[in-house]
Amino acid sequence: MRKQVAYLGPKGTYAEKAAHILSKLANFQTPIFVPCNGLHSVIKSLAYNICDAAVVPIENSVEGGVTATLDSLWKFPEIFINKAIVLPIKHALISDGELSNISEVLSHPQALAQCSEWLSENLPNAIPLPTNSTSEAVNMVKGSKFRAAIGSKSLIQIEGLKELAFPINDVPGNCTRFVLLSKESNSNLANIASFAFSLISNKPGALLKAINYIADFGFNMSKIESRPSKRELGEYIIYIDLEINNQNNIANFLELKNKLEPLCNNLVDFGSYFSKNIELN
Ligand SMILES: O=C(O)C(=O)C[C@]1(C(=O)O)C=C[C@@H](O)C=C1
Repeated sequence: MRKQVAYLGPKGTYAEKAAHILSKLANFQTPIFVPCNGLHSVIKSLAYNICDAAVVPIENSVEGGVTATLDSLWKFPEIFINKAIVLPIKHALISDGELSNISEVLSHPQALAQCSEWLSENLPNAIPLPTNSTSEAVNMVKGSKFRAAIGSKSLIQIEGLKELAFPINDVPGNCTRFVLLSKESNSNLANIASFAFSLISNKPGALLKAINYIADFGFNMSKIESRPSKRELGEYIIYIDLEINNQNNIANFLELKNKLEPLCNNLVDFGSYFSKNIELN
């Protein structure tokens, strides 16, 4: 059966590119790509079984964790990460007008943040306007002489607009990790294990005890970050990525999870998966 893959639309987003690459890596045969309006609808379409898989950004090298994705993985424990890719993100400033006339810059909040220094130097008086995605922003600047959008260079051909500047991201190595999510866990080939937990006790050393277990097992932690539990102020969920390799394998990870579980109110395993760096020309 052809898989339905949800992604952040409309067509032309970085997420669409990621959805195509990840579906290929997952060997999906002629998948049906389903553009959704906003990250929450992408994840809901998988959670409520409208689609078989979803592709979402999870982490950016400049802006850090994508909070909507992290919160959803905690909220829907039946969803697993199956695969990941790291895509280079190079933004262009796209418009129908001239740079000197631009007074509004539209884009996805992540893209606006990734270009904030460039904008303050080159368009200090322009108002940043957040949109659901980069391609939505480009659709919204068509026909306007005073609006510009931030998005991928490939949107320029699609929309018939022009490039005012490229690249405009503040950090040259800007990149985003995208994950392929589904309701099946596949842990045979992996270089990352991701999970999150909330601790039972809020006492000195409680988190240290959990982290010490990770160190005792010899895992290298490649990410640790916290998000509010949303239940009460000061209660946090800890998100962790561990490196999986020959020495620190999935069997060890399952053992580690058993050790951690008694310390936790809740521990959600997001899955063990392979993350690949992609080079784009
Ligand atoms: O708007 C897009 O094109 C997206 O794919 C979303 C998104 C994100 O949410 O981080 C993806 C990559 C870039 O970091 C900027 C925006």
